Amino acid sequence: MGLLQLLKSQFLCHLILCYVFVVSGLFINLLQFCTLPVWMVSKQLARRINIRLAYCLSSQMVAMLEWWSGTECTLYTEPQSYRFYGKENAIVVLNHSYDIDFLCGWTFCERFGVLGSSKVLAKKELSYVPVIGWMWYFLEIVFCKRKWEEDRTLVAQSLQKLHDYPEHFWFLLYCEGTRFTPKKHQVSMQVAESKGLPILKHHLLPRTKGFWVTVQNLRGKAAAVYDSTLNFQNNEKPTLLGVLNGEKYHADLYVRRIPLDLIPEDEAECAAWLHKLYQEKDSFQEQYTQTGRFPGPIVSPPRRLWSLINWLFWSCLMLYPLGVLLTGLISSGSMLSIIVSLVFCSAGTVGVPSLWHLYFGGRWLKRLQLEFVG
Ligand SMILES: CC/C=C\C/C=C\C/C=C\C/C=C\C/C=C\C/C=C\CCC(=O)SCCNC(=O)CCNC(=O)[C@H](O)C(C)(C)COP(=O)(O)OP(=O)(O)OC[C@H]1O[C@@H](n2cnc3c(N)ncnc32)[C@H](O)[C@@H]1OP(=O)(O)O
Ligand SMILES: CCCCCCCCCCCCCCCCCC(=O)OC[C@@H](O)COP(=O)(O)O
Repeated sequence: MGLLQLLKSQFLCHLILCYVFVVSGLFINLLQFCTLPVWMVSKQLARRINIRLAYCLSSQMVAMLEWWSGTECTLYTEPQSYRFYGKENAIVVLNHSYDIDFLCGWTFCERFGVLGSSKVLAKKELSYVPVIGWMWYFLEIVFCKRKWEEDRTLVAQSLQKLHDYPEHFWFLLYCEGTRFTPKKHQVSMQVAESKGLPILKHHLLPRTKGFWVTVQNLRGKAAAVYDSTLNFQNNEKPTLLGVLNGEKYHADLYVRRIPLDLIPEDEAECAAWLHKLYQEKDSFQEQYTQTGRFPGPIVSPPRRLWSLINWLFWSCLMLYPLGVLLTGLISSGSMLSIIVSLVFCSAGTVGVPSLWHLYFGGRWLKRLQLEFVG
């Protein structure tokens, strides 16, 4: 292991990265809150400001993936589709199989210039997560309760509001509704069997209602569906902690651009169309497993310097006052202040993973513990 790699895996480094992300995130949340009066005067101006503020935050995580861990993201797509990316509104359908699939999605958003405005159909619980969830609130992210009786109108109303959105956006939909696990796959395939639907090997059965309501409500606004299938080379199983540790992964994304007009309007036909799409996605994953490649040519946009510059800017801005504070503390020589600060830091160190535990069912925490024990 090289010296740099060793440094990247140190807990103190992670603490510093998390400090910059959380404190700058809360500061950005505060700025977003301050845009509320602007909404009253000019909604479009407030939206444009929020897009830029959201970029400041999301691109820190993109920088961590692209520049800290050096993860390579390769795009497989047709050149005639490529020219539309970033120049139109689109609904993105992505498989939900990895801890960092959203981060790889964000990376492509960054490279095509739609990161600040990118949207997702997310579960309501995420809107309460400080920093990211609060940022999403101001970004008009669409939240669902996963109760169709309520979502039917709730999701449709939120989508309708996007019709006068001033900048291009990609709207991400994880039709599987939850992240792939072998156990969920087993249950999901029992549902498929009971409904007489073909068995999928690499995906859960897609939930069709959210897709139908999204397509119907974004007609006339979104030009296409980007059917996106993500996998990692050499059977890599990437984690967010791995990225934080500076581990390099190799992501491959296969994207097909399907004009929205080709998608049936009728709910049942639309559902059948989505089931067929997932069978195709499954065959692409199977081909990838067998050959290590997706179909289609590689047309990868390079990583951009912007995410790195933005990250360095926020790091300097957040670390300077911390440095001043620590220097003052040490030079004061007061044992009480040092102990109080240490207790404060320890509380933060325990508090952040506890929050994760609360929100994400302890999945990442368990993995973190396993890695430390292992
Ligand atoms: C060029 C580059 C291109 C692309 C780059 C890629 C991406 C970049 C784009 C944008 C990035 C933007 C942001 C990313 C950032 C972060 C994202 C992070 C997190 C978000 C993750 C989530 O929150 S996922 C969870 C929330 N989302 C969803 O659930 C969406 C999918 N769900 C639906 O659509 C649902 O239909 C619903 C939520 C609208 C309603 O759910 P409900 O459960 O009430 O109804 P359903 O119809 O779904 O369920 C009942 C029917 O389902 C059957 N059933 C029961 N059990 C199962 C089962 N295990 N599997 C499948 N089906 C099941 C049941 O029988 C019912 O069937 P009926 O026939 O009776 O309807
Ligand atoms: C730049 C330095 C950054 C330091 C690292 C800080 C880490 C902060 C990470 C914040 C990332 C938050 C993104 C939220 C995305 C979470 C994805 C998610 O949770 O999906 C849920 C779905 O799957 C459905 O879940 P289920 O309830 O079905 O199970």
